Amino acid sequence: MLEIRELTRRFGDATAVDRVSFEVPAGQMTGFVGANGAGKTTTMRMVMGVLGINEGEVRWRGAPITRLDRRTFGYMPEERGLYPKQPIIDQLVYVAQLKGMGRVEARSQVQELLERFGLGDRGKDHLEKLSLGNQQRVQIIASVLPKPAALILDEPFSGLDPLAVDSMADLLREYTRDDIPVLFSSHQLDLVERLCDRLVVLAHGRRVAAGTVSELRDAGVPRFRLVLGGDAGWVRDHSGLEVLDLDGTTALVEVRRTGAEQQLIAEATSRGDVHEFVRVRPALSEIYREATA
Ligand SMILES: Nc1ncnc2c1ncn2[C@@H]1O[C@H](COP(=O)(O)OP(=O)(O)OP(=O)(O)O)[C@@H](O)[C@H]1O
Repeated sequence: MLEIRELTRRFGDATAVDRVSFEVPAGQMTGFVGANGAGKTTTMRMVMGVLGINEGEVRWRGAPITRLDRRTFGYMPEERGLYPKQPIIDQLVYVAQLKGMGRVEARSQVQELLERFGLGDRGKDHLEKLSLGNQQRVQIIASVLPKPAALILDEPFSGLDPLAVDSMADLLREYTRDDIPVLFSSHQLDLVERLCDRLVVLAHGRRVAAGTVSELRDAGVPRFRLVLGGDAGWVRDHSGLEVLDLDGTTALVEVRRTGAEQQLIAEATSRGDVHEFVRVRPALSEIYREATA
C-alpha cells in the first residue's frame, strides 16, 4: 500500500498542497480528481520524488519511501518525456532497459504492448509522425514498462479515443488484479466512476473527500424517491424531511430526522398504493460538485 501522509508543498507564499493524506491500497484503482490547479500534479510529483516535500511523508509498504522504491514505480508525468525524432521502438526498449530489463525481453514486451494499443506496425516510426492520441498511447507504454510495483499516472486518459481508453482501462484492471496500487488523475468523471474503487478529491490544495466509491455515495444525507398511485403533495407536510422535488405522484426527499423515512413509508402505505420507495445515491459527479463547491 502507498500512503500519503500530511503532504505539504509551498511555492513562495502560496500553498499548492496543504496537509493532504490518503491511501492507495494494493489491488485498487484510485482516482484523483479536482479542478485545474487543485494540486494533483504537485502531489504526484512529491510522491515520485521529482519535487521536494515541505512537510509530511510518503510511505510504501509500511516504511518511508526510498529512491529505490520509486524506481520500481511506473510514472506518467504531466510533461510527457519521449523524444519526437526517434523511432518509437528504440525509445521504449531503451526505457525498459533503463529499468533493468534485458534487451530481448524488453523488445518482446514492447512489441506486445504496441500491438495491444493498435500500434504494432508503427514501431519504426518517429514519435512525431504519430497523431497526438497515438503519441499518448506510446507514453502510456513507456510508463508501464516493465511491470511496475505501483502506478502513478497524471491524466493518462486525456486525448485518447474510446478504443484507446478501453485498452488503457483493461491494462489498469490487469494491474489492479495483480495487486498493484494504481493512482491516476483525471477530469473525466464518467471514466473515474466507471473504473475506480476509490476516489480522492482535492480543492485548493486540500483533500475535501476520500474513500471508496460506495462509502462516498453513502456518506451524504440520505435521499429517497417515493412514487405513489395518487398525488404526492401531502409529503410536503411530513415532518423530518425536506422535499427536494415534487412532480405529481413522485417526490424526492432528504431525511432531516433519523427514522423520518420509516414514518413516511408507513403513511404512504396507509394512504394508498406505493409503486416505488428507493434510496437515491448521488453520482460521483454530484459528490464532486458538492465537495468542490
Ligand atoms: N513549479 C511551480 N511554481 C509555482 N507554482 C506552481 C508550480 N507548480 C505548481 N504550481 C501551482 O500549484 C498549484 C497546483 O498546481 P497543480 O499543477 O498541482 O494542479 P493540478 O490539480 O494538477 O491542475 P491541472 O488539473 O490543471 O493539471 C497551482 O496554483 C499552480 O499554479
